[in-house]
Amino acid sequence: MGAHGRQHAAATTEAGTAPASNGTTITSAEGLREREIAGEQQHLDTVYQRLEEKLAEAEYVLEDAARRVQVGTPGALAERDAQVYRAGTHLNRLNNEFEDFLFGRIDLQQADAPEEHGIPSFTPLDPADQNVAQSLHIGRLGVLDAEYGPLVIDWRAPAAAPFYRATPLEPGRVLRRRVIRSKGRKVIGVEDDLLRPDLTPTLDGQELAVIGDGALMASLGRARSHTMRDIVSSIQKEQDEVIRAPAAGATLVTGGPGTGKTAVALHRAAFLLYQDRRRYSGGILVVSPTPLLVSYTEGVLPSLGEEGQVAIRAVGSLVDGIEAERYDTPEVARVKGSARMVQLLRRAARAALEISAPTELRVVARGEVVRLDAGRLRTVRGNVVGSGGTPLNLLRPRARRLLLDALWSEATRHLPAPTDHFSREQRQDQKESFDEYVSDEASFLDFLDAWWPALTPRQVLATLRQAKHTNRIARRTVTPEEARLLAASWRHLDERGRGPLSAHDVALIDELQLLLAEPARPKVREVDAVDLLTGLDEVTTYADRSARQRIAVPVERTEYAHVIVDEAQDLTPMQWRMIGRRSRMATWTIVGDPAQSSWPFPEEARSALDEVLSGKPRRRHTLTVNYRNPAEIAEVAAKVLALAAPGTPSPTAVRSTGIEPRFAAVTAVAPAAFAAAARAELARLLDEVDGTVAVVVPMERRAEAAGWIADLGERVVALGSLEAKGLEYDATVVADPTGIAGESEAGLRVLYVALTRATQRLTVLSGPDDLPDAAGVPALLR
Ligand SMILES: Nc1ncnc2c1ncn2[C@@H]1O[C@H](COP(=O)(O)OP(=O)(O)OP(=O)(O)O)[C@@H](O)[C@H]1O
Repeated sequence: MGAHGRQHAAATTEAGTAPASNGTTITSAEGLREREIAGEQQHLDTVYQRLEEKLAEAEYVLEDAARRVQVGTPGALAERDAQVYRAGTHLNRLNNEFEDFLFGRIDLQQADAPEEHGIPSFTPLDPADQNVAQSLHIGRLGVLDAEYGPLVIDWRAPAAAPFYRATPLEPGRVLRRRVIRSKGRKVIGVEDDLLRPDLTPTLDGQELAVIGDGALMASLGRARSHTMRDIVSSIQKEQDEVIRAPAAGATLVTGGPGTGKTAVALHRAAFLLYQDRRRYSGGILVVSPTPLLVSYTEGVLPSLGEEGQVAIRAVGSLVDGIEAERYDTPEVARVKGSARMVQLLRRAARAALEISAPTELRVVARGEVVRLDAGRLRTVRGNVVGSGGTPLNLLRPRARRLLLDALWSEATRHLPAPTDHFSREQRQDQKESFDEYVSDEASFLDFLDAWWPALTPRQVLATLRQAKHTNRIARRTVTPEEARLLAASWRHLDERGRGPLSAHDVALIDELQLLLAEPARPKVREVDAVDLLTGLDEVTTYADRSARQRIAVPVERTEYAHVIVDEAQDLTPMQWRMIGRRSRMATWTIVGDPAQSSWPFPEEARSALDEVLSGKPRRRHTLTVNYRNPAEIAEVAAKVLALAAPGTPSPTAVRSTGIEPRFAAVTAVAPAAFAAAARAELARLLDEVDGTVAVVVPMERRAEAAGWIADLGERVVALGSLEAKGLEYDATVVADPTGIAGESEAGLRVLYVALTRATQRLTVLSGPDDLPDAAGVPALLR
């Protein structure tokens, strides 16, 4: 854990109540604090002044570029493109006046070895020299002064790494680390860590001041909204190691709830773009488990100045044109997610070709009827497919050719085989005119359409609405009960497969797309011609400044340069295959927590992952500190963890609030009594916290819970257990814990997720089935 941790918070001197820890000539701690804030304010003012100059420059360049495009030559367009790229990027960033634009500073000791490319070295300290040789300010992007000296260093630059990495045990050259808090253009606070308490460092002849006001703790305790914030000013050492890990191969990160896995994954995307923009203009894909988590997290990258090259998608939205809209029951999900589906779908696709295939082909050629009977057709079909592998829709030309061959051999059955070169050539000519004639015949064309129809993935899925059919084609792959469950889950689809799908169905559609090679009909959107040239969406705000053509391009990339998987523990083997197909050339970052997995067969998922990563080198990291839950909530969750994943260590909670979770129990069986208790609890929590409140219920009680919150306002949401994944709220009510635990084989792990969503308050609301004791504590949590 970094120096911002719990111990630190406890040991920090409270500014205003005690003298600065290393005693300076300033009379009061308050005076010292004011002086330091004033110093930082001065620096921030200089930074903003410089930013304004840059802004004016960027605007000039952009206008100039817009004038150039009117010349209209290809050279002018290319030049404008380059200018717009630079100016647009710059403008967009400058226009975002971020809170905490400048958020950190490190004061460094003299290096006893030369620096390389301005990167402070981690060489041993010279204990005799206690002077600060260099102060570096760190912010969301780099700003140089007019002489190209660094006013602010981008947080992702190598020179900024010591801000996140230095600890009292391994300080490197860092004497003091400072977190600067500002609002708009005003500096409102600083928090310091002295990394060499054994020294009395000086800066410009004055002793280095150390101020502490607990910026990290303040940020952790802050009210939550419905969107996630970046953590750029307080990334901890173990997190920084993940963010800056080399991109090659696969980086695998595990860690319990609240350890910052999602935050780290998103910051890593920004880091990779900074480090190698050209390479990652190939696109970074972030896969999230639910659309709710996508909308919760999608503001983080823009706040880090990165947009456009990162696609954050829910696993149910990876196939263009399809948005998962339904949830499968756990019994259905376990069949649909299983690798056995590959075999089932392969058979289903083959069988779909035959469902309404005619059993006889009859054509009239040269005044004679030529027939192929069911047996011959079966043989021809087998030859068309051959040893398999080619997508079925692409085999249609081969089907046509082999049918013509079979017809010809039938038509010439009675003729003697040609014996010499001349008669062979003659027979060949006859065959060619036979083929030409037959293949234009309506009867042959109609037959081909019915016998080898062009199939869509949805059509094939729709054939599985019949359990009997599924049983017939895949008896050894799925049981009759599983076939029945699958059929029931697709009963609402029409015969073309139209109708709402689940996230698990989307992976099946993707698999079928591969088996069939559906003729691509990508969805199109309108984009700016300049975006297409530069790959940057950022410039679009300035679209109106010059008239630009609108053209159409496909929405989804089919391949990515880097793939980040969040909540990886939940992916099924079929979903891993789907993501793998978009990542053949990609490097990976995979974050997850097996103890939170809602997939019942972790072994199966692991081997699917192994297949996707094949021989790629792997780098493993573990995150150990829980920044979300106070210790009191983490302790309750740990009881379920011990049942859900025995032996798994709980992450260490970084803070405690002194407020114990509440246990409320409803003894009456009537649903109205439970609803009233839930509403009362939610209303109470709304009073107690300033931010968001959620009630988490078993999936099948979602509609009921939506009713409870109907008039409680925008701060409250109702979530099914599987929807709560990755999200966080100031306060949560976990209702019907035994119901959640009993939903599936993975129910206890899902309950563990539900119990770890709150940053401040937690209420566990039990009904009679939870067997609460006199204190309202359900049997599961005792
Ligand atoms: N270094 C940090 N500084 C400040 N806040 C942090 C830090 N690390 C994590 N957090 C905060 O802790 C909370 C949990 O982070 P995050 O959602 O990334 O955790 P997670 O490991 O993905 O959790 P889960 O497994 O439960 O989904 C977030 O509010 C995040 O902003």
